[in-house]
Amino acid sequence: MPKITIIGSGNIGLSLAKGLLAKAYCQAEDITLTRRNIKQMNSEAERGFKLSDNNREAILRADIIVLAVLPQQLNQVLEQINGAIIAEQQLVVSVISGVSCKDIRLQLGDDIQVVRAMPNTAIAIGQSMTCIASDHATDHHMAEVTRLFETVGAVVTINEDLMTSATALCACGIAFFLRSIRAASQGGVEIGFHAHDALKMAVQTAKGAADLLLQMQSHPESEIDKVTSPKGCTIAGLNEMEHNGFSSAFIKGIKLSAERAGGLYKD
Ligand SMILES: NC(=O)C1=CN([C@@H]2O[C@H](COP(=O)(O)OP(=O)(O)OC[C@H]3O[C@@H](n4cnc5c(N)ncnc54)[C@H](OP(=O)(O)O)[C@@H]3O)[C@@H](O)[C@H]2O)C=CC1
Ligand SMILES: O=C(O)[C@@H]1CCC=N1
Repeated sequence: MPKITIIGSGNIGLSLAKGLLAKAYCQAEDITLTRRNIKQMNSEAERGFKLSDNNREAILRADIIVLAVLPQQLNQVLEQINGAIIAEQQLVVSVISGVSCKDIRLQLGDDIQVVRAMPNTAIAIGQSMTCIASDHATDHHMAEVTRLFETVGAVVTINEDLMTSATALCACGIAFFLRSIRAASQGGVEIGFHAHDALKMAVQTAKGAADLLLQMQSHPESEIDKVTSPKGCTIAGLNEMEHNGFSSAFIKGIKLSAERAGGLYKD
């Protein structure tokens, strides 16, 4: 069983820990969670995770060290753990947006194996879309990281220069799709449903759309063609959305998020 230390147990760090436990990748006691305010982590202690507010100590027996702090918090963490990582035995996985493998190796040492990963919060339920990349890691380490993230969702290996794009499309993307479900449910209320029914209907409809594409391996437009009866109500609604910039707004949002993701460490 690999031992994992997650440095920075906030939204994504905790989601990863919960997902790994739920999918039986390891036992709770194999995962050490760190943050500065560990007093706020009572429920995690109850789940059986080890807790620490000392990053240097927390990485001592870890096989995999996951960096999951905010970009602006990273330098302090790297100073704390610098010199304590055993290059031949330990692997660093960073989920931090806008920080390259090289940025991390520049501070920790060139012999340290670093893999970047970009999951999303659906990792907590084993449904993440995670992109991974490295500029130098061995095939063995890439396979190990692939196995870890495949336990909690789908994995695509990409070139590191596309990592900020992956951040926008997949990590931010979950918020974009959630907002579109929220918008659908608000529309549902306006045409007559109570809020809880409208939300349930919107969620299941969105799930059906995603599953259609996943299971049929089809293109969205070919599935849309099956819904849009000639002179029908679907094409009327769809075209109204497009006249109001639906696709354009989505694309522009993704582009802006990608731009921001690239600058997060430097800002
Ligand atoms: N949220 C998401 O969906 C995704 C986020 N990411 C990336 O993951 C990183 C974390 O994001 P997110 O989880 O949203 O942020 P959060 O603010 O929720 O989590 C950051 C955590 O780091 C802890 N922390 C800060 N400084 C230290 C330190 N010196 N040692 C140990 N822990 C520390 C904070 O707790 P405390 O203040 O108590 O120390 C906090 O719990 C970011 O770099 C982000 O780009 C990547 C993919 C998806
Ligand atoms: O909003 C953010 O900056 C982080 C990175 C990707 C998802 N959340």
